[in-house]
Amino acid sequence: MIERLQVSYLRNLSQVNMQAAACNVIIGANGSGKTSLLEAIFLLSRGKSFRHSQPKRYVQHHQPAATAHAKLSDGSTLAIQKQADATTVLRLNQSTVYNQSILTEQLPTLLIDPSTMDMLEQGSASRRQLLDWLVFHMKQGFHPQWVAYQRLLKQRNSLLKQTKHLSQSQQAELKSWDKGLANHAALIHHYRASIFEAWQPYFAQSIAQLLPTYAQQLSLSYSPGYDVSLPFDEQLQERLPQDLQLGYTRIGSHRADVHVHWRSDSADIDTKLPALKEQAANILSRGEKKLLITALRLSQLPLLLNSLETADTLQPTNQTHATPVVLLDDITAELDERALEILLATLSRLPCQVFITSLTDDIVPLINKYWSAPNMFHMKQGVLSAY
Ligand SMILES: Nc1ncnc2c1ncn2[C@@H]1O[C@H](COP(=O)(O)OP(=O)(O)OP(=O)(O)O)[C@@H](O)[C@H]1O
Repeated sequence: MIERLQVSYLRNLSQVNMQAAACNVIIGANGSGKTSLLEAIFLLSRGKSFRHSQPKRYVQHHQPAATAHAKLSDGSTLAIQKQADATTVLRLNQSTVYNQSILTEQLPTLLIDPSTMDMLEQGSASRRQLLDWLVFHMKQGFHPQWVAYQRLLKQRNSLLKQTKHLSQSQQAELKSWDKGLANHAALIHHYRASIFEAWQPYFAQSIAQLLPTYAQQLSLSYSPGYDVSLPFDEQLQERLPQDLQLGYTRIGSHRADVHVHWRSDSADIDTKLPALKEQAANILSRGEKKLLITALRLSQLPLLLNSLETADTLQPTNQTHATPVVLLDDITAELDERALEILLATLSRLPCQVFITSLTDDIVPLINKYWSAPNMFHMKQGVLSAY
């Protein structure tokens, strides 16, 4: 759990020093800097912002770098410095580290913000990341495989971009990369499929709470991005002419996706109407989609927490006992009162830390109902003070 958070020169936050509790509420007007505070925590955890990829966008104007530093309750410290030119310095316990995943393991953060709410309609990346967040934190072997897969994929794509006609030596090289990709893809799929399997009952439980009328109708499916019943390298070789035309690799673990399906109640015996099946995104109202996305996110936490508790020493599981941090940005604008209450009640029962931003103090009674000692803050023009 984050005990103390210090942020410097991130957007309008010049110097922020925050003593954090299990639940932290940041109240402030539009543009006061609330989201920037969550952005600092996310940056520390993931090494990137959830708003802009280029550091020059979030490093404070006329400053060389933005930094975020956290002291965790187990005494460890994490720090990130992002320079405007994208140079990054990471530290764990005052020592420089060269791999962001080391900090990510220490500080699992789960974000629910307005931009997450479009996840069903966007491309597959955000849904794939949803699954991979769980896989990363629950399966230690996953990340090295993913990094190695991406490295080979990048090489392959850059060759595909260079030419439409491969020389013999290029063909041989590509073949060996494809073999490598197939090995990594098989393991990536293995990890993803097992976590996806474990996730489903948790998702069903969250849907029963947040969207009870759809409890029997919504289900998840996972597509691996290629046909896992056939050797992946053979599929890549078969599709090579199309990939050469396109200049990139169309199938693979990088195209995996998670879908939510809606199915009408089983065929009506009287009317003999058949059961219908659709993508949930095409059926649900805008508000219902927000509840569905909240359920997707929320269902991940108890699964992660249970897996940390019952870590099987025979399984390659991330053994970190880091407390997950949940970032809820402007959530009162997204969810109705009933959904907000279910979300907060569920979070308050889980051993996680929560940071919530809000425009008004309407949320305070609900917070006091579920947390005994929340920390309330006021944000004004980048200055954080006790509420
Ligand atoms: N690189 C930058 N340097 C300095 N200030 C910046 C930079 N980028 C953005 N800002 C300012 O920082 C402020 C922080 O906005 P932020 O999104 O954190 O506010 P917020 O309290 O979450 O607002 P809202 O409730 O409207 O979402 C904005 O007023 C913006 O103009």
